[in-house]
Amino acid sequence: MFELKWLWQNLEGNRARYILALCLSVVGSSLTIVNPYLSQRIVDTFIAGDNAVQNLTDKRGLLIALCLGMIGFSLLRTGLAYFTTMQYERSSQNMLYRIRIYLYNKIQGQDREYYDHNRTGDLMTKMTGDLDMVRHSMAWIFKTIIESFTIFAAAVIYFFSIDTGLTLWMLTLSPLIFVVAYIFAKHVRPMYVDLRERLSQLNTTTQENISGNRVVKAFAREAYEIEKFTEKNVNYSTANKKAALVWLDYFPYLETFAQAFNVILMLAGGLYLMEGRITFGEFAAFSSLVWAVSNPMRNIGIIINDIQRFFASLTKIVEIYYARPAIVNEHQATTKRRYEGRLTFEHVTFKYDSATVLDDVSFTVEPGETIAIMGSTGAGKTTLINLIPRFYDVSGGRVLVDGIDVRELELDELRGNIGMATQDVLLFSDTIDGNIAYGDPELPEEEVVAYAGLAAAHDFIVKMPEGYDTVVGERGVGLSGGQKQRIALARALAVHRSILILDDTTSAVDLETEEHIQNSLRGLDYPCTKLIIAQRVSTTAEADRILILDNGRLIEEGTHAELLAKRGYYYDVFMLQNEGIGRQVMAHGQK
Ligand SMILES: Nc1ncnc2c1ncn2[C@@H]1O[C@H](COP(=O)(O)OP(=O)(O)OP(=O)(O)O)[C@@H](O)[C@H]1O
Repeated sequence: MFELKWLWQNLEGNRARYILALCLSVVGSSLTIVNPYLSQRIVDTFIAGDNAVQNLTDKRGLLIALCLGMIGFSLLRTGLAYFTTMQYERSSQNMLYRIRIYLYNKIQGQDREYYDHNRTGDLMTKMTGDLDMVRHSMAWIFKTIIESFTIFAAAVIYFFSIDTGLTLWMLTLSPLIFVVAYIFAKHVRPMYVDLRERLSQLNTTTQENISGNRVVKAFAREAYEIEKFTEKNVNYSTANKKAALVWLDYFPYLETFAQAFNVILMLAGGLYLMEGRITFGEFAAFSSLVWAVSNPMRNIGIIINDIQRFFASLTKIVEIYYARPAIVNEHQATTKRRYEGRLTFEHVTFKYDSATVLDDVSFTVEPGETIAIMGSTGAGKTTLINLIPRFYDVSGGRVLVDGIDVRELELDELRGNIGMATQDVLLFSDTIDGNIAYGDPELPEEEVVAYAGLAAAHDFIVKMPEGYDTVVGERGVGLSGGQKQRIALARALAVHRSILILDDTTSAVDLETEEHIQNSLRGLDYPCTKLIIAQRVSTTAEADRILILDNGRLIEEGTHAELLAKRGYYYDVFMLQNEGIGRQVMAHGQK
């Protein structure tokens, strides 16, 4: 019931239209009994009544009026049905539009943790299939329920007005039908919840396979992927069949009961007719409306099936609707400030679920400083920088920007002060120009070119067939890893933020290009604190200070020279990398 209340809330602005549609459904369905009533009058007056022949000449006007009435009511019902359907469609489409925008914004506003725990395929299923199921239910299923119920009630009332005894005979089966329908509904509900889950798994597998198709091909794992997909497909199909077959278990009972209405009418109605208790016209009216009683009974299974699907989908949508991100924008800033860019980590601890990834990390970065962060893979470097824009919140300690705890800063303002190029480069299906200007769509063309130049991207961009207007595929398909990194760097530089975070942004570029980028970073024409995660000593050597992370702990901190003198982790990495170069030189020399 809570879900229905939620739907009602979201119908705001369209409630009157929806209620009008429901009322029109009731009116339109009630009119079903008008034509049987008119035909009853025709039969009794002009066909089977005592003075039928006489009436044909004396009351010709009435006959014509009754016939015209039948045609008129048929047209009226058709027109009404058309208008009613339009109202259902409009109100449900408007509601869907509204909910979709809300859900989209909601998903956009979720924090990283939400995305860590929700599969893309599942979210897509909710945003498409589930939403459409809910709309379909609002427009069609509820309409069918209301109409079936009204037709049933109108027919029964009309029957009672003709003959109570015969109506009661006809209704003897109803309790049985309801018991069967109730058992069926209870039986089938969990199946539809399960079915919905399997659909989501199927979509997730499909989505992962499509977005990861290059990896699949690289490892020649097509057969395995097809097998995986087939398994999910079979699971879904089996669950679908199982749910459909359950209906078939109950179908014979419901169908037999529905058919039995005709038998009862023939037996009891025939007897009453012979006894003269009802007229031929009344018998004809019963006969022409027996479907109005039996059809809703027949439809009950389909309606129950659809309602179960509806609730399974609705529950999923409501889950998104009420999902509250842990990280929210609590402080609304009217004017956004530019920060100086001072960063402080005070005894920061961070855990993903229960695994500690950062342990008592403390350091300070002054405005304008360039800090390099180094450490073995999985040491917690990315996690550390993710705490600055509050992609995650600390588990202990504090992260401060300009001396203020980031949790007390306005979120948009905070993130609006940070330029970031992430390790996993994501470019949008757009032109290169559009990708570089993503953070500031108003960026003039010459600035786009200038930042591409700083990021050592200009030269390769102009060599592309359409230069800056070249459209790159999804996630940057068509570009090399290093090219993508450089466009991502240009995108981060172009927004002129006071804090610039680069996560392994030059790992895929050659040393010469890297040097060009480093020169550019040194000569940026706006004040900016830089945090650069890097594995190469050639990158870190230029930094004002270097932080070494190991297993979530800050183990070394100092300048290149200081850390070399310390002969710790940094020194080892330096020696390893230089030995590597030395070995290469020797090898070339020997050639
Ligand atoms: N979303 C997440 N949920 C759970 N654990 C995570 C998540 N992201 C990272 N981790 C774990 O946290 C640890 C630190 O990861 P992080 O990405 O910060 O390391 P890193 O130093 O940046 O590594 P790399 O140099 O390989 O990028 C790893 O053990 C990783 O498995």
